[in-house]
Amino acid sequence: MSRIAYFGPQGTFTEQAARTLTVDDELLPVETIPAALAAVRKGEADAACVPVENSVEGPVTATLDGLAEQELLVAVAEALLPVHFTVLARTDGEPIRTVASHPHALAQVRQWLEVNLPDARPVAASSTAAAAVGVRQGEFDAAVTAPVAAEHYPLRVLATEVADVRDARTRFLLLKPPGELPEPTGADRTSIVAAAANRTGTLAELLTELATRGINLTRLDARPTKGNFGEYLFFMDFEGHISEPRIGDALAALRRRCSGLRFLGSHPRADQVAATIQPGAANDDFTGAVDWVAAVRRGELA
Ligand SMILES: O=C(O)C(=O)Cc1ccccc1
Repeated sequence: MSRIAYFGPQGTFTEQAARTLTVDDELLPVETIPAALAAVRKGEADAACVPVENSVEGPVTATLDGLAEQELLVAVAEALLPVHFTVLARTDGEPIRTVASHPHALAQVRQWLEVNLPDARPVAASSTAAAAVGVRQGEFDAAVTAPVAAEHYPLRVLATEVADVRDARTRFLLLKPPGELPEPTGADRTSIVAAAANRTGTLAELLTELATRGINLTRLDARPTKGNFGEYLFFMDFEGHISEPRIGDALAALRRRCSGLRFLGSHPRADQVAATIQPGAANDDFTGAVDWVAAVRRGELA
């Protein structure tokens, strides 16, 4: 049985995601994303489950920054959860003046709050479930939570299925120390973080290495290096698996071009969307071309 640290406390969206990614594992709630990653790096957990991006709010920066830190962690699986919210309130019927939640959740219910709780001040909490705990403890009057939080925290359900944007989804990663990679499935995602020099055209050069090999980018986020202005780490996700010749070829080219390149994992996509393959850029085209060069070198072909 593995120990899986997840961004908690109990009742977060991340706990729901961790349950879909694990079977019979011990789930350990941890209060913050950096703490969940640290638990794996310190050997207190075998894997960590954390959110990485939301279809409305974009990247979860705490996860990106944590992945750029010292000891390498790689993604071995992902989960995609639909995100709609439950609003839980104190049970004493007092007016609601504060409504707490994770900033990503507050951003996704802003319009609902303006209409339904116009006098309530939004307050950032470390997670949706931490906001529910805060309501129980009298710190806040209401919390915007995952639906499952209503089962963990006895509070008054003010509203369910709340979301300004219908069909919003959040993607979560299961992260482990480097080891055996998941098998390729034909519908995989590879993640890297690249440090590129601050000079004209660097990002374009990196993207061109992918484009010329027909590799479809699925995410691009820039995070500051926390050093000089203008210096960024580029987080890229693209279709494919490192075991494929076309992906290996692209990674080797990126490795030559970047001052620092980290491989952050190759794993099956939760939505099972197969990789798009451009004409002349299939794996057979790459291996066939390498074989041809070898044959020419041996003097077997003209
Ligand atoms: O706070 C939570 O429940 C989380 O797991 C993070 C989060 C917050 C808002 C939407 C999706 C995930």
